[in-house]
Amino acid sequence: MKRLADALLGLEPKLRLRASQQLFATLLFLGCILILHYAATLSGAPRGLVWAWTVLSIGAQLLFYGLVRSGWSARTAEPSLTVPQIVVAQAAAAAAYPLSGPLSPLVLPISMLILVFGMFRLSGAAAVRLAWLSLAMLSGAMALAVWVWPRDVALPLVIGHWMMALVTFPGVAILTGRISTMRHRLREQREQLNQALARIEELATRDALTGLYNRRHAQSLLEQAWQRRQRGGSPFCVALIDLDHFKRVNDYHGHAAGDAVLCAFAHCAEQGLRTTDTLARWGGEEFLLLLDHTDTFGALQVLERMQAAVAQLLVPVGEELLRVGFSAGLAASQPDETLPKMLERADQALYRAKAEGRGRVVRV
Ligand SMILES: Nc1nc2c(ncn2[C@@H]2O[C@H](COP(=O)(O)OP(=O)(O)OP(=O)(O)O)[C@@H](O)[C@H]2O)c(=O)[nH]1
Repeated sequence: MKRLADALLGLEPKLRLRASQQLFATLLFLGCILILHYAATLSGAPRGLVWAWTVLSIGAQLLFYGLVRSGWSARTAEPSLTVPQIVVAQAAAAAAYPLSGPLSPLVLPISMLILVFGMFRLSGAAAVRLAWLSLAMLSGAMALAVWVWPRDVALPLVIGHWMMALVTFPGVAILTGRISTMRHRLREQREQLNQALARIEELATRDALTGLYNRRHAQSLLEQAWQRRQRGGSPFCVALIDLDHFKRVNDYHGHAAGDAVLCAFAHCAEQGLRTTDTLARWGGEEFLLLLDHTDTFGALQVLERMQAAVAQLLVPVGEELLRVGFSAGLAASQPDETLPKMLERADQALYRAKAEGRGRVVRV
């Protein structure tokens, strides 16, 4: 069963959805073709004509299914091919009218059903155009029926059918317009919601001053790295980084200057990192560097590069250019060690880096 479904619908999710909708429409319309074929056969219409209509109608349905299922329609502006399908189906329904004799009223609900398919995709204007086109085709078919078989076709009945189509086809088009406006509004609301969610996620994970990840998000990234390591994943390293003599910046130049230094440091330090490395603001003038899939040797290289880059950094504060330096404590993950224990080691290493004169990296 699954193999049959895969063969009929394909595997790619978008194509699968489109192909399943198309298959439903195709099966439904094949049913309608059978009904109209039955009506035309009963009416005594020329057999050759009835069979030509039936084969052409089924062929058109299978062709549309093939165009959608093969993925060809995805290259067009409207991959569901709604408009051409409605036009072709309405032409087939209209052609069935003169063939169906006394059962010709069956064409009316089928034509309506075809227009209803446009409700899911079309704009109001397109639906109105299609409704008028459908009405024009059906009117032509009715006129043909009256002209070719004047004795078999009751004109008052045909006029009744025509009035029915005149009222209901534009009615469906107007409803389609309303649904299209609702769809549009829903899409807008979904976009606004997605933007709001992205903003909330940003606020929840980012530090407002530096734009780096905040402590909460860094904690969850650390947890993930630690879990991976516990499951036998590759080692990772954590470095706690603290700006040296940062208090002086605040004391001599003011808090705003301190903020500018924090931002400049964050930007500069983040520059040389790989996408798998994470620099987060751990709190105050302390930062956490998480180096996934990295051993101590690799981590020391990253921190050396960072030291060199930050040594070149000059932060303009008023007339002055301030230099920035940092100390770091580095800890590599160890099997069977808890995360708090690992962070405690990094913190002790940072304490030693400060005690040993700052501007250095100490690893434990
Ligand atoms: N401007 C600014 N200052 C901050 C922020 N967060 C913490 N600080 C300041 O950072 C300073 C931290 O100083 P300390 O940890 O005492 O030490 P330090 O001067 O950096 O000296 P060492 O770390 O020992 O090299 C304090 O003055 C805090 O007020 C912030 O967001 N903005």
